[in-house]
Order: sequence, then structure tokens, then C-alpha cells
Amino acid sequence: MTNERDILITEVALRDGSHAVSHQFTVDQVLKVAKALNDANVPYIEVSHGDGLAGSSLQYGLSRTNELELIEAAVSVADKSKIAVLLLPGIGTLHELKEAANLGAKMARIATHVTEADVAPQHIAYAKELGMETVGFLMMNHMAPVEKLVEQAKLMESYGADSVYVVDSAGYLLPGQVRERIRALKQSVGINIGFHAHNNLSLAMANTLVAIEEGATRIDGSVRCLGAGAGNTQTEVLIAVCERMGIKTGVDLYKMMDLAEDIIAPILPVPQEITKDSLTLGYAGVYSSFALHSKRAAERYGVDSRDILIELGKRKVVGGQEDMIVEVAAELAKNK
Ligand SMILES: CC[C@H](O)CC(=O)C(=O)O
Ligand SMILES: [Mn+2]
Repeated sequence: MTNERDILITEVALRDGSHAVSHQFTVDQVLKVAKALNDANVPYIEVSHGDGLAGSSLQYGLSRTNELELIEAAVSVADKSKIAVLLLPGIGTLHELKEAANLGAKMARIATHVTEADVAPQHIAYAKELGMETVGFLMMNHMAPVEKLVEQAKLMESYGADSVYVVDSAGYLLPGQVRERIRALKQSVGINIGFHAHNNLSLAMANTLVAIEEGATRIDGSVRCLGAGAGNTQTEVLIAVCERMGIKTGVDLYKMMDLAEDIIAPILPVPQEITKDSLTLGYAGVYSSFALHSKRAAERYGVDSRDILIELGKRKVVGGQEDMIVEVAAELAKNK
């Protein structure tokens, strides 16, 4: 397989997909998936709790296996791919970053709300000190106007990030909105630009192609859509589409298809589809990782999960406010 690539794919099934399996990945699963991704020549494989390093908690969901063991397992079978970790300052600390780097993680993606890049400089600087490639990952991107996004991306650049991402956490952005965001970043920052989609409105592929057209070269995908909500841009499909468009990914299509069919499909608790809940996430602009939490709260309080999600959207709830899900469900039950 060639190493010539127009775009660099980061496979997020072992991190964003952690939400979809309620953080129950095992070492054996990670070994199999990471080995197959490495054999398929995927450049980056992200491994962490769904909410990033140290996310395992009652608030976000307890991991079945310590994520450091999962990172170690992935590193042990990846002689070509680089292992990436996600860190949300405030959830993860410099301590976990160092542990991940010591285990062989080579890329740190520092994730903040789209208007809060200023919580990231310490973490980016430390990741650089540890010799890691760094990404500023601007989540819930739809919640800020383009000018604000540009300001925040410039901050990420000034902290030393090698790349900055538009992260469509809710799967809410429309193709035109992705175009204007990536175009504005391309005109205002000198670092790599990336895009992370969620497929809640069935727009992940279209939005990803628009992002590539506008100059994004760092692209996230999840094999078989194993990610929060309706999942992310389906990696194996993206590779096929890119091949037809003459965009070089350097990734082996057949190997990715086999991974999707033989290893990932059996792991999925239910097939990744756009359900009424994931559609509501994209429609109302709610964090994709809130889907399963809202479903459980809806069952517990006997209310419709869509009503919970719509209300969360109205309240502009952001990551870290998972406790609001239960609060809203209880209020809806009371007012029934
Ligand atoms: C809570 C972290 C989140 O899952 C990161 C991410 O992938 C996103 O915002 O889409
Ligand atoms: Mn995501």
C-alpha cells in the first residue's frame, strides 16, 4: 500500500465508538481492531474513553477496561499506524497525557468547546514537550459564528497546535455551513485543518467531501459508523469514494471492508442506524454522546427521549453537562 496521501485519516471507532458500546471495549477487541487498522495502513488510530482520557466516571460512564490498558494493547500491534488520544482539559489532566505518551501514544487531540480554546494552552504545550503531534479539537462547532471559530482556531495555532479541527459534535452542520467554516479557516490559519462529522442528519459523507474540497487534510472516520449518535463518516465508504474521486488516502479498501464486516459488526450492540434519537440530535443540535444517556433517562422517567433532546437543545447544553439529562427528564415527567 502506498504512503502517498492527500488526506490523513484518523480512525475514531476505538474512541468515539466507545460511546456506542457504553465504554465496554475489551483488550481483545482493541487488539483485533487496531491490528486490522494497522494492516490496512490507516495513519492514526484514536484510543481513549469516549469522553477522552480519564473520562471513566459515573457522570460519563464507567469503562469496563482501564483505557491505559487499551492504549497499550493498540500500541503493541501498531507498527505503522500512530496511536492518538483525546483529552478534554478538566476531565483529563497532564498526568494522564504523560501516561499515554509513556505507553507510546504519538498524537494528542486536545478537545474544548468551540468558544473555549483558552483552556488548552497548557495541555498543548505539554503534549509538544512529550514529543506528541497536537490537534486543537473545537467541539460543538455549530454553536459559534464563523468569526468566533476563526478567533478560537488562531488561539489553538498560537498555543502550538499542529492542526485544528472543526468538530460537528451534534451532526448539525449543513454542507454550506461546513464550506464557509473550512474556507474561513483555510484563509486565516497556517496549520492543518481537520474535520470530524457525525451522521445524525445523514450528512457526514457529504460534509466531509465539502471539507476536503475546501482544503481540510485531516479527516476523521469510524469504521461501520461505530461512533456516538448515528456514528461518524463511515471510514471504509470514505476510502471507496476518495478512490473514485482520485483523492489518495493510502488506506486499503478491502482490508477496511473486511474489518467492518468481520470484526466491527459483531461488536455493535445494535446496527448503526439513524434512529429517531440520533435524528433528533442532529435536528436539535445536541451532543451525539447524549443519545444513550437520554434514552436511559427516558425509560427511567417514562418520557419521550426526543422531548428530552429537544429541551437540551433549547437550553444549549454542552459537553460536561450530562447531569442536565436526568434533570430535564425528571422535569418532563413532573409536568406530564
Ligand atoms: C465528549 C467528547 C466528544 O465525544 C468528542 C467528540 O468526538 C465530538 O465532540 O464529536
Ligand atoms: Mn465525535
